[in-house]
Formats: sequence, structure tokens, C-alpha cells
Amino acid sequence: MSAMISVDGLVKEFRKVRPHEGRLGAVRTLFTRHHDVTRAVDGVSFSVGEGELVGYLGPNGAGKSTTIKMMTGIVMPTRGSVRISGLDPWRDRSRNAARMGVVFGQRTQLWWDLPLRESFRLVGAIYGVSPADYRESLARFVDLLDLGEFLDRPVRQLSLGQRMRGDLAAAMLHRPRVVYLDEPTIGLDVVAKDRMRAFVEETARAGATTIVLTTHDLADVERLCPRVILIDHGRVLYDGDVRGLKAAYATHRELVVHLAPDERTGRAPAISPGDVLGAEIVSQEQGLVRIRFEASRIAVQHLIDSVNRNYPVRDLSIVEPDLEGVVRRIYSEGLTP
Ligand SMILES: Nc1ncnc2c1ncn2[C@@H]1O[C@H](COP(=O)(O)OP(=O)(O)OP(=O)(O)O)[C@@H](O)[C@H]1O
Repeated sequence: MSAMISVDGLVKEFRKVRPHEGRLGAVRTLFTRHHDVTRAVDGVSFSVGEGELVGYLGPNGAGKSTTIKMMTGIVMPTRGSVRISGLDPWRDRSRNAARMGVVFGQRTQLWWDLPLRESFRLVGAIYGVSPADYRESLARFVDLLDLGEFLDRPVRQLSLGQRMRGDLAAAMLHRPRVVYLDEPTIGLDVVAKDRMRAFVEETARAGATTIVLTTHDLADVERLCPRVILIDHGRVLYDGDVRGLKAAYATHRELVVHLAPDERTGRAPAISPGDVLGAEIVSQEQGLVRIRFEASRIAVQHLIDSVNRNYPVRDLSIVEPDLEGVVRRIYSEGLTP
């Protein structure tokens, strides 16, 4: 797979003038300037192959949007390089823009007062899409994103879910080679999220479009992203598949036990910490007990035997941490592999 996106040692610093305090501070600020420097992106390197779909993840302020802005040519890197299909997005801004599509979940790129259909027509004209390609793409998007019902309504009258589907279609009309999706499911209900995801999935499957997806919704990631790049404080913490991420960070498991209630009292017994030595009882309520243990330190069979021997077990299962739990832990504890 040849690289569509190559990011190498990318750094972005934002400088802001720090005002002098006190009397005459504003005047002094005019003459002697001190700068506060924020390093939003701090030496990021990765490459994305043609037709690949990558989740670009990180907590608030991690540097995701700034990286995307450098890839789209909106922001100039302080150091390092970005190449999109060989182009420098900052220097070759218009050529780069002609080949890319962008969806920002928080704002629309459509014309507020125009019917959706007219917005599409304008996008088609701006990018010089041929009438035949335009007709074919539009028919496909109407079908896949179920746009028919509101195609003739002004954008301002659309629900968020309808508008987002419109935005996605508009971003794809000129058949871009790279698409940046920044929080494409934010604020959507379950059905609308599902439509968006199905569309992204279908686009990825077709294999002609490279997709970079930024999201805080880990259900998006579980469903869509074979690979994730996780950043924090402007640096790459992890680059690989979701299974590897779980293996690297999710070292604990949970034994979930359902206990039968006592026939006389109707209440289930409580498990004593002494019977699960080395593990931690996270919660126990009405016979449902969650016991957390480090998979590398405790033999699970030993734990199960001990519980079975001492308590009236009705059901028992081992739960691996889900992506949500893993990522929450990484964000809050800042672990490194
Ligand atoms: N134009 C700017 N001027 C100064 N600082 C900025 C600017 N843009 C971003 N930053 C800072 O750079 C850091 C990274 O911001 P960025 O928006 O890239 O994060 P993010 O990962 O996209 O966060 P979120 O998930 O909240 O969108 C933050 O500390 C932010 O305050």
C-alpha cells in the first residue's frame, strides 16, 4: 500500500503575546513583547496508506484538530513535514483542496438558505464535477444516506442528523482521494449515527478513499477503524490496531459473579475479600459481584475455584475491558506503553 499521507516530525507552536500587568501595562506591551508558546503538536510522525481508514484519537486539547488543519493546509507547520499524495498542503493549498473532502461535525459547509439540492449543485460546480459523475454520485448518496425526503428543503430547516448527512454527501461529491471527518457523529441520535457509520463503512470498503476520522465516540472507532493513532499533549502514544491497544493498556479483567439468594432470607451472601486474595471487589449489590484482577498476576481458574467453593454461584463470566474503559484510563492516567 503506497502512502497517501506522510507526516514526519510535525510540530506546531502557537505564540500569543503576554500582556504586561499593572498600570501602563498596555503601553509597555506595545514596546516589549513576551510570548507564551503553546506547542499543540509536538513531533508527530505517521503515514496512512491509500484507501486506509484511520481513527485519530485523543482527549480534548491533545492536538488532533491542529494536525488535521496542517493536513488540510489551513495551518502552516512550525517544523516537520506533511505530504498528501506528494503535495505540501500549505504550499499547494488549492491542488490539495481539490483532492480532499472535510466534514466538521460542529459546523456546516452548506449554504444555510439554499435547498440541499442547490448546495450540492454549487459544490459540484465549484469542483468542476462532470454532469454524468454528478448525477451518479448524487443518486448513490440519496440512496445510501436516505436524503430523498429533504433534498428540496433549505439547510436551515434540517435536523442535525439530516444536515450532517447532507454535509457528508457534499464533502464526497467531487470524489476526493482523502476525507477528513472531524467528529462526524457528534450530537446525533442512534439512528442517524448508524446511517453515518454505514456510509463511512461503505466508502472505506470501496477502497478508493483514504479516511482520517477524529472522534470522541468510541463506538465509531470499534465499528469503523482497523487502526487508531492515539495522541496526547501533541505526541503519539499509540499507533496500531484496536486489539493491540487493548493488549497494551488493558491488563486487568473483571470476574462478574451472580450469586443465588438464600432461600430463607431472600438475600444473596456477600463475598469476602479474603476469598479473592490478590483481586479487588469493585462492587457487590443484590448478588451481583464485580471482581477486578490483573490477568498476568492471578490465575483466573484459581479465583473461580475459590468463589465456586465458598458461594452459591448462579452464573459467572469474565469481562475484558472495552475500548471505552481502556481509553478513559489512558486519558486520565496518561500511561505510556
Ligand atoms: N489558534 C490557536 N492559538 C493558540 N492556541 C491554540 C490554537 N489552536 C489550538 N491551540 C491550543 O493547542 C492545543 C491543541 O488544540 P487542538 O484544538 O488541536 O486539540 P484537539 O485535540 O483537537 O482538542 P478537542 O478534542 O477539544 O477538539 C490546545 O492547548 C489548544 O488550546
